[in-house]
Amino acid sequence: MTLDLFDSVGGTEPREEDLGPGARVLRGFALPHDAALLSALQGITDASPFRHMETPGGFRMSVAMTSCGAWGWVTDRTGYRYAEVDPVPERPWPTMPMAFLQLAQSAAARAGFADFVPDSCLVNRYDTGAKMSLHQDKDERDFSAPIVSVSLGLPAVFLFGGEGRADKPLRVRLIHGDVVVWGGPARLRYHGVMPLKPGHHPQLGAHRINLTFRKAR
Ligand SMILES: O=C(O)CCC(=O)C(=O)O
Ligand SMILES: [Fe+2]
Repeated sequence: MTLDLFDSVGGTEPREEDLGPGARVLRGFALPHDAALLSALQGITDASPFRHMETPGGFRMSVAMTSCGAWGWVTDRTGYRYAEVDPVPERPWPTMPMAFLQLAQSAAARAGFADFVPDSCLVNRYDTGAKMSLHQDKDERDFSAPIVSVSLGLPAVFLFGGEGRADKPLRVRLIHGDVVVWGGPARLRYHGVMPLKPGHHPQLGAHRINLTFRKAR
């Protein structure tokens, strides 16, 4: 019998998967830090609670969102943008916790992006059925910085497409602790999330939480 890198026997499955130049999945990268991330998240949502925002076209987003860091991402009838003030409590967004910043920086470095200094972390909460349509992250001013995306809670199917909306996306199952990093030639690739299947996660119950770190300005 021959074993190669892709045999799962004996725990030899690859822990990192390239999704093309500039894009990589780091399996389990956030796992050693999950308790610290979740306790820091509680502080964020106490100050800036999750809310379902409205798209410019008038649709209520199925994903509930909040942010931390100097800039938070918001959408309403006037458009998508980064804002320094959370419009719900009308206060600046919570500071980015050190545990968040360190994880984002080490994941970026691991994927080949040294010196990533995010100034924004968008926090997405998916309940059963919540999804995110294919989109590009392009409200940031500086596309030289990557996106670092951390999955916690229930598993989800992440869609990772090409530079055109019609390019057939890869389907990548992401579980608690997985991190995806895309930047450089992959920075503007379309991506999205399939509707969340019902389930129960020991730490997050019926939810999936996703943290996306960005350099907004
Ligand atoms: O939830 C995810 O895995 C992706 C989230 C995302 O693409 C975004 O917040 O822009
Ligand atoms: Fe995105």
